[in-house]
Amino acid sequence: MSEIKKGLAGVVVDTTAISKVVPETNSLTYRGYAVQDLAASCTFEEVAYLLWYGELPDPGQLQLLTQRERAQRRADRSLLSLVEKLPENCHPMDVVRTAISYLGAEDPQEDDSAQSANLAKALRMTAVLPTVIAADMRRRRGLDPIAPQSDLGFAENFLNMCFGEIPDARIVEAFQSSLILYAEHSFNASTFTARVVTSTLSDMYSAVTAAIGALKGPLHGGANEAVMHDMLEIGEPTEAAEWMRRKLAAKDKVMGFGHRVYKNGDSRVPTMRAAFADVAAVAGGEKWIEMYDILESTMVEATGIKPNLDFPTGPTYYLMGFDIEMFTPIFVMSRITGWTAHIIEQAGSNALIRPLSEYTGVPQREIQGSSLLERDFSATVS
Ligand SMILES: CC(=O)SCCNC(=O)CCNC(=O)[C@H](O)C(C)(C)COP(=O)(O)OP(=O)(O)OC[C@H]1O[C@@H](n2cnc3c(N)ncnc32)[C@H](O)[C@@H]1OP(=O)(O)O
Ligand SMILES: O=C([O-])CC(=O)C(=O)O
Repeated sequence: MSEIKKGLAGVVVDTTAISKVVPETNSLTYRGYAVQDLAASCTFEEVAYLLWYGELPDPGQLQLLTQRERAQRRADRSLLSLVEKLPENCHPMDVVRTAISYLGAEDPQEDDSAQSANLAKALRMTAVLPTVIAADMRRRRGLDPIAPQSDLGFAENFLNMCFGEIPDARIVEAFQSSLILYAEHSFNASTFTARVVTSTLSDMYSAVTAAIGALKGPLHGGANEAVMHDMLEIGEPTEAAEWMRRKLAAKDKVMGFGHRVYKNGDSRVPTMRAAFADVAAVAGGEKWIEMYDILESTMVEATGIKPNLDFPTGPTYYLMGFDIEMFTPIFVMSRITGWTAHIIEQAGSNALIRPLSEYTGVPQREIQGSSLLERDFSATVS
């Protein structure tokens, strides 16, 4: 029997030049740049360019990308009415998944997987998705959508479309940092899903649609929502340590902690924890900071398991005023840049992804009798 690597844990399946996760040093680089430096010095648009083209843009390249992104922000009437038709109680990730699928269906170049065509699709999806997400959040609040503005940067424009105003600059900066931190993380489950779909020579929209499905789960992107639900359930910082001990005693998974690759802390958490503190200072969220710190120290003392990026992001988005079910769609808005970079990389050096399995079912057997009536089902009927 061959050795089974359940969950592909520890298996290196391909090379990538997009990002590097080094668990030993808790570091993460995008195309060679440390993620915390990118979060401190760059806009989300610059990071998207870096992921897609391999280098940070010069002023002319950035201007071109920005112009194209801003020109494609508007969601056409048919897309917005599709969103309106979806049940208001469906999860917003269902809306995002449906929207990308729709964009594929209406694109006459859907099956053109040339690098230039894929780069154009990546930009189109990145540009229009925030408009869909903001419109969906507002309709759930009974509000009309706000049109995108072409004189605003990516982060500011999204916040304006959600809330009808541009918040304090510290909030915008923290939000932009979160987008940069969420943009890319090597062969995580959703990116790998996108690569598997691409490996069959399917199109970019199909790969992104599948990746959205993978990100939705609470063991992956859905954890940022679960974290905030837990924090609201806890209610007060004084209850946090006891809540955590109860969870651990019951052997429950605590969302926002642990990671498949990092075993000694997530490289992105210090930057996001600092952004959380900035937002809490502006929004009066000291209670959540206090609860965060108690949950972290109780978990680390009891198990040594450290928070992942979803732990600080959950309460930060809550304090920014987003509805909890919008947290994972915001993750999509950012990660779509990483997914599409990987789709382009996979398409450029493709091999069908098709692993093997070890069969553990019943041994080969004969069908008894020549018709349904003659067969003996006594062994299978309960
Ligand atoms: C952006 C992102 O996607 S980051 C990840 C977001 N996901 C979460 O926050 C969900 C909570 N975390 C988890 O479920 C896990 O840590 C994962 C899925 C992220 C990684 O898990 P794996 O590498 O498969 O490790 P696994 O789940 O086997 O955990 C190893 C041990 O640590 C424990 N453990 C790991 N994470 C947690 C946690 N969050 N809470 C409690 N115990 C945990 C497991 O129970 C297991 O203990 P055992 O050996 O006694 O059975
Ligand atoms: O790498 C992973 O397994 C999950 C993760 O942190 C991410 O996708 O950002």
